[in-house]
Amino acid sequence: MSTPFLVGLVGARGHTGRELIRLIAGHPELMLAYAVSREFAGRPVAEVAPEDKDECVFEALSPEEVAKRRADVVILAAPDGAAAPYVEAIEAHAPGRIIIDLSADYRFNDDWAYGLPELNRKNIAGKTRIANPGCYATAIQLAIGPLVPKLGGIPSVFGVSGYSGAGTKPSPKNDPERLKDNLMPYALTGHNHERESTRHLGTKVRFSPHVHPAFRGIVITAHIPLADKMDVAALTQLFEEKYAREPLIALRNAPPELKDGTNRKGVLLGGFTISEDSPNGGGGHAVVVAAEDNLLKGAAVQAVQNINLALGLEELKGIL
Ligand SMILES: NC(=O)C1=CN([C@@H]2O[C@H](COP(=O)(O)OP(=O)(O)OC[C@H]3O[C@@H](n4cnc5c(N)ncnc54)[C@H](OP(=O)(O)O)[C@@H]3O)[C@@H](O)[C@H]2O)C=CC1
Ligand SMILES: CC(=O)N[C@@H](CCC(=O)OP(=O)(O)O)C(=O)O
Repeated sequence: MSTPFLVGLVGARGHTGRELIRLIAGHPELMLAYAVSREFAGRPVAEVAPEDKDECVFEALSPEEVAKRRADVVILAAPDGAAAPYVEAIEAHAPGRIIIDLSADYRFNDDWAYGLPELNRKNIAGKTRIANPGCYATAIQLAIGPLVPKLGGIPSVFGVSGYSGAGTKPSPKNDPERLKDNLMPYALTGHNHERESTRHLGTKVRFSPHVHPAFRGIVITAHIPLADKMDVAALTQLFEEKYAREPLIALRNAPPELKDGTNRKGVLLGGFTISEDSPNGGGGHAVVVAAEDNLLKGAAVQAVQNINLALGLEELKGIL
C-alpha cells in the first residue's frame, strides 16, 4: 500500500468533525494525523469515534502548533470566524499545505477555490485553499444550477434543516425543548447561504431557512421563474442531462422527503413541477425539491471530494 496522506482535523469534537473522522478512517489513502479539540483534549478519539484506527488522542493545539505538525491536508471544522489564525499560521510555516475550511469564512474570497465539485470541479483540482460550501447552499445551487440560463426572475427557496446544522454551541436553534413539536423560521432575509448561493450561481436567490426537531437532514423547495414556457418532460430532461455522470446526485419524479436525504452521501433531487401561472407573462415557474444530509454532502462528504481533487485522487475515493 502507498504511504497515506496525513490529515490534521481542527474542530474534531463537533458534528462535522465526527463525520470526518469516520470518512477518513474508511478512506484507503488518508490517515488522521491529529484531532484538535480543547474540550476533549486528552481523550482517545476512539472513545467517541470507535472507527478511528489511527489511535489519535484529542489535542488542544494552538494555530502555530497545528501549522508545525506534519500533515498534507488540514481540515478546519470550527465555527464561523475561527479559521483566520489557523490559515495565517499555515501560510507562515507551511504555505503549500492544503487547507479545506468548512466555515463560511472564505466562501466569498476570490483567492480560495469554492468546492462544489458537481458545478465547478475544474476550479478545485490541485488547489491548496478550498472553501467548502454551506449545507443549504449546496442543495440550493444543485437544485437551481441547471436552470440558471433559463431564468425569468428571482428564484425563491424555502428550506428546513435538522438542528445539527446549528452546531454544538447551545442556541435556540439546537435546544431540544424549544424545538419539540416545533418548526422555527429564522434569518428570513439575508441568510449567509442566500448570499453564498447568489454569489456562486451568479444570479440573485431568495432563501428563508427553518429548523425542526430532527437531528440531521435538509429539504429545500425552490420556486424558479422561467423566461420561456417549458413542460415537465423538458425540465426533467434538463436535470437528467446535467447530472447524468454525477454519482452523488440522484433524480426522481416524486418530491424527496427529509428522511430520503438523511444519511445519504449525495443529494436527491425531485418533485419536478411546472406552474403555468405567470401573472407578468414569461414561462411560469418550475419547482424543484432537494434532500440531503447536512453533515454529509452538506459538509463532510463534500470535504472529502475536495481533498481528493486537491490531492489528485479519484474524486469519490473513500466515499462510495
Ligand atoms: N453542522 C452542519 O450541518 C454544517 C456545518 N458547517 C460548518 O462547519 C463548521 C463546523 O460545524 P459543526 O461541526 O456543526 O460545529 P460544532 O459546533 O459541532 O463543532 C465546532 C468544533 O470547533 C471547535 N471550536 C470551537 N471554537 C473554536 C475556535 N475558536 N478555534 C478552534 N476550534 C474551535 C470545537 O471544539 P473545542 O471547543 O473542543 O475545541 C468543536 O470541535 C462550522 O463553521 C459550520 O458553519 C458547514 C456545513 C454544515
Ligand atoms: C439549522 C442551522 O442553524 N443551520 C445553520 C447552517 C449553516 C452552516 O452550518 O453553515 P455555515 O458553514 O455557513 O455557517 C445556519 O442556518 O446557520
